[in-house]
Amino acid sequence: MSGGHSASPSSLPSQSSPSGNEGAMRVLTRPVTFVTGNAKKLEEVRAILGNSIPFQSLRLDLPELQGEPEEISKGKARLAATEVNGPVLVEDTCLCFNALNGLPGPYIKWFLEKIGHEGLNNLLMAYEDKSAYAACVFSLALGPDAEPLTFVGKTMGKIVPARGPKDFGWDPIFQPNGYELTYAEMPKEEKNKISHRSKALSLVKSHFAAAGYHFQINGSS
Ligand SMILES: O=c1nc[nH]c2c1ncn2[C@H]1C[C@H](O)[C@@H](COP(=O)(O)OP(=O)(O)OP(=O)(O)O)O1
Ligand SMILES: [Mg+2]
Repeated sequence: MSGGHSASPSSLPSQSSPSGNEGAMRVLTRPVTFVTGNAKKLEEVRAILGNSIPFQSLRLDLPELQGEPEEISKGKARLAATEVNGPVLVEDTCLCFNALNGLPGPYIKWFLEKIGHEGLNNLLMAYEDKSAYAACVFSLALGPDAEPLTFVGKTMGKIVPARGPKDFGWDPIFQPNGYELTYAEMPKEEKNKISHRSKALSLVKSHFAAAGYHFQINGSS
């Protein structure tokens, strides 16, 4: 299941039980498709979820509205669910500087692209306060007409001059509280234990455990 890299258009759309009551069993006839254009995110989501939820992935860079992180994430989920015509999971990641009242926030991607690690450090030059937090907002939509549910995870830390491998975004300039290492310097398993992404995903996992979803995929039960 997790081996599939794209959504299969031939599989049936998800179904929910007719009552739709909270707590009622919901039958999903397809794995949840995690939609992202970012291969490093997918790598982490795969490692963190393991076999806990039947999921596959679809590489698609969805357009993102401006606004609050939850709304951006929900918007991505609606677009993804329409695209996939089935259950989807998406996420939007923010890096928020406290001295800047939370900016760059959801716009970190463009800040990083335009000014890089050094420019991001320079933004804080005028401030004593280098504290920051990483936030991940996952949205789960069971189908194109379902209202997405959001799950937020945050990790506190500070912005430092870049240290460590530069293969994933702003990892080299984010040092989580209680650590002498940046995200980039930490072994992957360590980052995945404490990261904004793993905190949000543990809420997603709890939701799946509590919501009574029942996967019936390819005749399995
Ligand atoms: O754990 C992380 N450690 C370091 N950098 C990270 C992390 N997670 C996301 N990032 C980067 C990717 C992008 O530059 C920005 C978030 O933007 P964001 O729109 O959520 O990601 P994206 O456009 O790359 O992928 P997607 O297709 O899922 O929207 O921060
Ligand atoms: Mg994006």
